[in-house]
Parts: sequence; structure tokens; C-alpha cells
Amino acid sequence: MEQYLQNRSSLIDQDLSFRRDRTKANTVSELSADRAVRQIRATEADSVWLANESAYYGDDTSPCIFPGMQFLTAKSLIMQTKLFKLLVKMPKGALLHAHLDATVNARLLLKFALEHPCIHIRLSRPLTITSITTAIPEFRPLTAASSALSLTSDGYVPGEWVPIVKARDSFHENFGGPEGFDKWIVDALMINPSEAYEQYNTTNKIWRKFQSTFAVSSVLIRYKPIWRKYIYEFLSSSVDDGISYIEARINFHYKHMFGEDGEESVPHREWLIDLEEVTEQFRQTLKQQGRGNEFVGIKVIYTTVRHATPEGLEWYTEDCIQLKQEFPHLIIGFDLVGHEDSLKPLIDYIDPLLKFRKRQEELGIDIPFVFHAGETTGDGTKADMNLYDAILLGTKRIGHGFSLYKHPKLLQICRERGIAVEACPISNEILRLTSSMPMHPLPALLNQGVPVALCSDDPAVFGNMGLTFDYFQVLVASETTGLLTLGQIARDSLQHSLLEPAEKEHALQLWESRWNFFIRSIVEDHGSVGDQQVN
Ligand SMILES: O=c1[nH]cnc2c1ncn2[C@@H]1O[C@H](CO)[C@@H](O)[C@H]1O
Repeated sequence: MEQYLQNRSSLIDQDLSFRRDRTKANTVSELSADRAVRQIRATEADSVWLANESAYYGDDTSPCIFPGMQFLTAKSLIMQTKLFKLLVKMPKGALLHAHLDATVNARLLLKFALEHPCIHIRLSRPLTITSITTAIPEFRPLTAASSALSLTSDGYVPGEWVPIVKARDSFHENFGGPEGFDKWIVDALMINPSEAYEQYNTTNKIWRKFQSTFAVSSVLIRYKPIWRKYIYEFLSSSVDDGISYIEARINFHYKHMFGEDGEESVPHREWLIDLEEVTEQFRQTLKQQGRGNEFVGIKVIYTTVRHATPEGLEWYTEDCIQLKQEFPHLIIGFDLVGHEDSLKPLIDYIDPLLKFRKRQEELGIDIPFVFHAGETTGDGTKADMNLYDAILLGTKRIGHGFSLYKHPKLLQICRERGIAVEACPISNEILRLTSSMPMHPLPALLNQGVPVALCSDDPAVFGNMGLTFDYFQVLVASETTGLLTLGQIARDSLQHSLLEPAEKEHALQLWESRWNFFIRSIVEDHGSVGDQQVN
């Protein structure tokens, strides 16, 4: 028996030996905090999840309740847990994968829109009680006065612009009045549980709804005064969630933003000037609050969408180079975004991408690739094959890499070259690549020793604001993963960021001291629990 148990633990050790949470010696406090968190997780597996499962017995329409279940159904329950409240306080390190135009709470974006009377709204078809759930509102800043007063009156002519405040005030009570207006807009900006899990419950179907949320928000966010408020809010909510550094993907597909005059004429460089100014303003406010150490900064990964033609892409690579020359410290990467299963694969862009690299060499600049790749359930499909091209093109990290676990050689390359995966678990689940967290391939990557950073992707659309929700879902869906794994993930997010070496060193030092404080506070709060052996 003794021999058997020895063999067993040796086999387990060998199997998990690549894991990055095993590479570092842990302090006594860390081990104690990890045990405490495992204990809370075990207790809540019964008190929160099992308890609710039994409450649902006998009701065929009720969702199945378990840790790591469908996020949109579980969200309110998650927020009530001790574990969630504890994780809110964890220093998360860097947010390395977020589309900037999907990062601010939808209600707040609507509030920003209502603060600007020049924002107008229109519909392409008359609104009916049944069509409201799929009717897509269109926005535009307009300076000329419009005579239309209501979207819901019989006299409304589709295509006519209505000032947003009037549209809201006059929203007919049959549609819920002004609150009904708010609900309609917010629903158009987000994915709700019945859309993700019933109406559009396949990847292709949910992507159509997903894309439509960007169509609704795009003009609002590209209105310069809202853009500035949007960035401020993104920074402030991220830092409140324990994120200290951000590499945001900005979609430069649209060549202009709308200025205060309502003209769509503000070029990309001004978007970045705004970003810098607002960031500075935010930094000053934090300093005044004595919280200067909580924020390192924000940098930008230039992105455009995979429906550009290979020739058309050259406009964007040239634009990216110009921005890099003007904002060398701000532009730190290049990526192509959009639905990989249906849009052009990387192999179609090899020529312009190699030219892009050559131009950079000639100019003595470096804009690393940070490609989305393998965001698919496919095997050997063009989206899955993007992984090979991303790696051959020298990608510094992989966005999503959902299908990476199928590729032994690529896993080895990622481990050996330190190519981190920007894993977006909640995004993957809502976009229907996985039905729940226990089905997500993340543990395969962790066990293979691939560096991982957890990311929120499009929190405004999914409702997973900050990083706490993604950390939570990962923690409750694995027995191997513990608090110390999450710590290593946060550390790796900074380690695999594109910060300059000195900046990275500084960011890591700040993180380590916050981490030690966090660990100490867990031990103080839960010390007695932590001393009990759980496993
Ligand atoms: O998970 C994702 N995978 C690929 N593309 C995405 C994802 N999330 C958002 N976008 C893309 O980014 C643009 C907005 O900046 C949108 O066009 C959207 O398609």
C-alpha cells in the first residue's frame, strides 16, 4: 500500500510538473491562504451550488446549477459568494486582451449618450411589441435640428432621426416608457441568457447577435466627447477591480471618429491624443487619492478586421507604422480581429504581413504581432490553422488559442518560447465554444506549462466587467487550480506583457507587494480555516 501511494504521488507530480504554479517556492502565508480559499470553495460547492441545485429539482425548465456553469445564468449567484468577494480584492496584474470598444458598462454608455443632446437615433422599420427585441437602433451625432419627436408614434417615418432625449421621453408606455427605452438600448448592446443559451445557441448564430452589439455602440463610442468619457470609465473600473496595466485592442477599421461638430472627420492620431490626455487626467486623480501605485498605464494593440482585402490591409499597416512613429511608447502590437470561422484566415494575409515586417526593419521600429488565433471548436479548419501561421509569423502571444490544446508541437513551442495564451473563458462560453467552464480546455494549457493570462475580451457585451468574474469561473471549475495558480496567472500577465524591461520590472514589483498584502489579509481573515488540512 505504501509503495502504491508513493508511485501514485510520483506519477501525479510528473504529470503536473510543467505547471507554472509549481515553479516557484511558496511562502507559508501563501500556502495557508491557498488552503483557506480551497476550503471556502469546497464549502460553497455545497452551500451555494448544490443547495441551489436541490432547490431546482422537479422543475424541468430550470438551469442545471453547478460551479463553473453558464455565466449569464449564474452571475447574480456568483456575486453573492464569499469567493467572489475575496477575489475582487486580488491584484490581477495586466488585462492583455480586451476590445476597447466593448469595455464600459452598457447602461453607462447610454447615460453618456443621453448627456449629449446632439446624439440622434433612428430605426429602419417601425417598432412593434414583438420586433423590439431584435430592432437595432442606429445613432448619429447631428447638429441640425430635427422635427421628429418620437420613435413610437404612428407618424414615425423609418429612417427619420429623433434626438435621443426626446426619443426616450416620448417612448410609448406600451413599450415600457422611458425605462422601456433604456432596456431596449441596453439589450441591443449586450447578450442576455436566453439569446446565448436558447435563441442563438451556436457559435455562428450568437456571433450575429454579438456583431450587432458593435454596430449599435460603434457610433456612440466614436463620438469624441463620449470617447473621452468612455476611456476614463474603462480605466477607473479596471483599476477598481485590481487591474494595474492594460494592453487594449483598438479597432481602427473605421478611419474616422465623429467630432463635436458631428462630422466624421477625426483621424486616428487624435483618438490616441485623447487616450493619452485622459490617461494622464486619470493618473492625476489616482495620485490625489493616494492610489498612484495601483495603476501602471495603458498601451494599445492596433487592430483591424479580418474582412479587409490583402491589398486593403496595406493601408492599415502603413497607418499603424505612422502611429507607431508618432506614439512609439503607446502602440505596442498589431492584430487582426473578427469571427475567425467565417472571415479571412491569416494565410490570406501573409504577403502584406511580411511586407509590414520588412518596412519596420527598414525604419528601425518594432510592432510585434499579437494575433487572435484558434478561437474555434474546429480541428484543421482555417480558424484552427491560424495557430500555425500566428506562430510562424512570430506572434508574441496568442489571443484565445481555444483550439491550441489539440496541437502537441505548438504547445511545446508556446511553453519553450514563452508565447502566452490570452485565455478568455467567459467569452468562449457565451460565444458557445464551450457549454461551461468544466468543458473549457484551459486546464490542458496550464498542465502543459503554457503561460496564460486570463482576459475579459468584451466585458460590456458579456457583463463580465473587470477580471474577477473570469478568475472566479476558472477557480471554481478545477480542483487542481487554486489561489496560487491565479497568482501565477496574474504574475504571468505582467511577465508576458509588452512593457519595456524597466517598466515591466516596476510593474512586477508593485504587483508583488500588493499580492503579499492580499495574502496577508486572507490569512488574517481566515487563518483558522487555513490551518486545517483540506486536501
Ligand atoms: O472574441 C473575439 N474574437 C475576434 N474578434 C473579436 C472578438 N471580440 C470582439 N472582436 C471584434 O473586435 C471588433 C471590435 O473592436 C469587432 O468587430 C469584433 O468582431
